[in-house]
Amino acid sequence: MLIDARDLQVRLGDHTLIQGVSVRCEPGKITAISGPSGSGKTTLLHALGLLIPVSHGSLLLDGREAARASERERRAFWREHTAFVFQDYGTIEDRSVAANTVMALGPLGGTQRGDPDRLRNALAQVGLAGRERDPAARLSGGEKQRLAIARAIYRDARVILADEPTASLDAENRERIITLLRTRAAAGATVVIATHDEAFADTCEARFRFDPSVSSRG
Ligand SMILES: Nc1ncnc2c1ncn2[C@@H]1O[C@H](COP(=O)(O)OP(=O)(O)OP(=O)(O)O)[C@@H](O)[C@H]1O
Repeated sequence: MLIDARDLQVRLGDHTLIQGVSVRCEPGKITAISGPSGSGKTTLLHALGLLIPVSHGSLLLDGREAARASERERRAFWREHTAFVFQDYGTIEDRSVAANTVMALGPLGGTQRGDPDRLRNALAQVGLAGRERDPAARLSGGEKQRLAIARAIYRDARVILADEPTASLDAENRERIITLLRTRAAAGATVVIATHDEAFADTCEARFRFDPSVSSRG
């Protein structure tokens, strides 16, 4: 899915969180959003994922205007196309790895009946084969990130939005996550990451950088 944002502005009360942002996120590519702390990376990622309302500008999803999408349209977008790899849309600690993988998490909530073959395949791809029954609480930070990606693979998401997917990971897990995101992009997904990881961002096919001189605007 092509996500084409033009002149986006997000306001919250009297605060302008981001403004004048234009970014094109193409299928088959990883688009990296970078910039200093507080510059608006997470806000932009949330706006692209229809998680927060856009106050000005255009947000075209495969050419269809979504900037003022209804609740129903937003839910359909999440359900049919999108996987979030966000720290706070992470795992449900007391549920199993299997349950966490097949769950429609994030803004949708609720559960979904699992397909055992797809589940095995998704977990194998992220290196969590055989961990189906473990409670998510027993996973390390890196394993939880991989579990979030397993969910995207399970759902064959066309859009993957990842917030700081390599933060606080050791070198080996960082490489694994990057490889997994690349593999999803190579399979045709539109992958967008918000990141402080300049080395990773430098290798992405497309970049949006928030200006270092601009942080929050009153
Ligand atoms: N709910 C909110 N109410 C008011 N201001 C907010 C809210 N959420 C974020 N902001 C402000 O919006 C600006 C952008 O925040 P955002 O989290 O998008 O930045 P970021 O680039 O992701 O930062 P970091 O790298 O530290 O995660 C910040 O100045 C932040 O203080």
